[in-house]
Amino acid sequence: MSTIRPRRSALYMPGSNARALEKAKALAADVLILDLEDAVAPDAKSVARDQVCAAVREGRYGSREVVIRINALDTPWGENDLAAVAGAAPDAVLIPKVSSAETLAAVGLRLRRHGAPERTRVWAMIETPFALLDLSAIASAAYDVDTRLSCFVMGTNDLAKETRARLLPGRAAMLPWLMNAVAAARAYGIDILDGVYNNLSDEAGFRAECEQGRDCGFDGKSLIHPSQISAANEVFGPTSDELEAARAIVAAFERPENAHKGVIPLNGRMVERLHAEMAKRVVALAEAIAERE
Ligand SMILES: CC(C)(COP(=O)(O)OP(=O)(O)OC[C@H]1O[C@@H](n2cnc3c(N)ncnc32)[C@H](O)[C@@H]1OP(=O)(O)O)[C@@H](O)C(=O)NCCC(=O)NCCSC(=O)C[C@H](O)C(=O)O
Ligand SMILES: [Mg+2]
Repeated sequence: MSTIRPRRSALYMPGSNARALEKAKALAADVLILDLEDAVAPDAKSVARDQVCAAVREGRYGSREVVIRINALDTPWGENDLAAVAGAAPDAVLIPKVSSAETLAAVGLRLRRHGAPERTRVWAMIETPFALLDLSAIASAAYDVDTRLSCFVMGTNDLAKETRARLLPGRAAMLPWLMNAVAAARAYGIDILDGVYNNLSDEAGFRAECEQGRDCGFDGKSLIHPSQISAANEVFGPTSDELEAARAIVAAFERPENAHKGVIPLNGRMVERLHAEMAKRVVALAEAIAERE
C-alpha cells in the first residue's frame, strides 16, 4: 500500500489576508490552500503573491500540506504567479479552470523551467464545462510524470456559474459531474476533493454535504472557514466502528486457515479479498491521521 496523505479538510484562504495566513499555522486542516485567484481582488494580486510566497518560504505550517492556488495562465497574473510559486516550493500548485490536458503540460514545463523542486506537485480545479466533457483526458495527464498532476479539486461555484445549474441541497444537478470526476481521478490514481459549501451558518447542511461527498468517494472537502474543519475531519476520517471492522477483516484473512481462500464469512457477512484491500486502506488512513495528530 502506497503512503496515504490525509486530505480530509482543505481550507482556502485569501492570499491577501495576512491574519488568515498566520492563523492557519494553528488550524487542524490537513491542507491549506493559499489563494491568489478568486479570493483576491485585482489590485491586491501582486501584494498577495509576495505575501503568500514569503509565508510558504518561512514555513511553520507543520505537517499541513501547503498548496498555492495561482491565477490561470491566460490571465494577466498567471505567468508571474507560476514563476514566483515555483521558487517558494509549496507542496502543490493548484491550477484553476483547467479545461484540457495541454494546460497541465504547459504548467509542468514552466515549473521545470523555473526550477520548482520535484516534490512540488500540481493539482487541477475541475470547474469548467469543457473540463466536464474531457475528464478522462485531463486525468490521464497524471500518467505523464512531467505534468506532476496528483489531485483534482471540484470548483462547484464556478460550475454553477458556467452551467447555470443550481447548487441545491442534495446537489442533484451536480451529481453526474461529481461522480464522473471521481471515476476519472480513480482511473488514473489521483486524489480528488469535493467543492466548497458557501453557507457558513448552516452546520447541518454542511455536514450533510460532507457525508454525501464521502459517500461519493471524495478524499476530502475544500472549505472556506475554520469552523468547517472539524466536521470535515470527522466525516472523511474512518469512525472507530469502521476501523474496528477493517482490522477484523485484515486479521481474518491473515489466519492460516484462510490463507488460500478468496472469500470467507465474517460476522454474518460475505468478505472477499477485495474487502481486505479496502480494509487495509482504512487502517492505513487511520494510522496516517493518528501520526498527524
Ligand atoms: C468567508 C469569509 C470572508 C468570512 O470572513 P469573516 O467574517 O472575517 O470570518 P470570521 O470573522 O468568522 O473569522 C473568524 C476568524 O477566523 C479567521 N478566518 C476566517 N476565515 C479564514 C480562512 N479561510 N482561513 C484562515 N483563517 C480564517 C479570521 O481571520 C478570524 O480570525 P481572528 O481575527 O483571529 O478572530 C472568510 O472566512 C474567507 O475569506 N474565507 C475564504 C474565502 C476564499 O478563500 N474563497 C476562495 C476559495 S472558494 C472557491 O473559489 C471555490 C472554487 O473555485 C469554486 O469555483 O467553487
Ligand atoms: Mg472557482
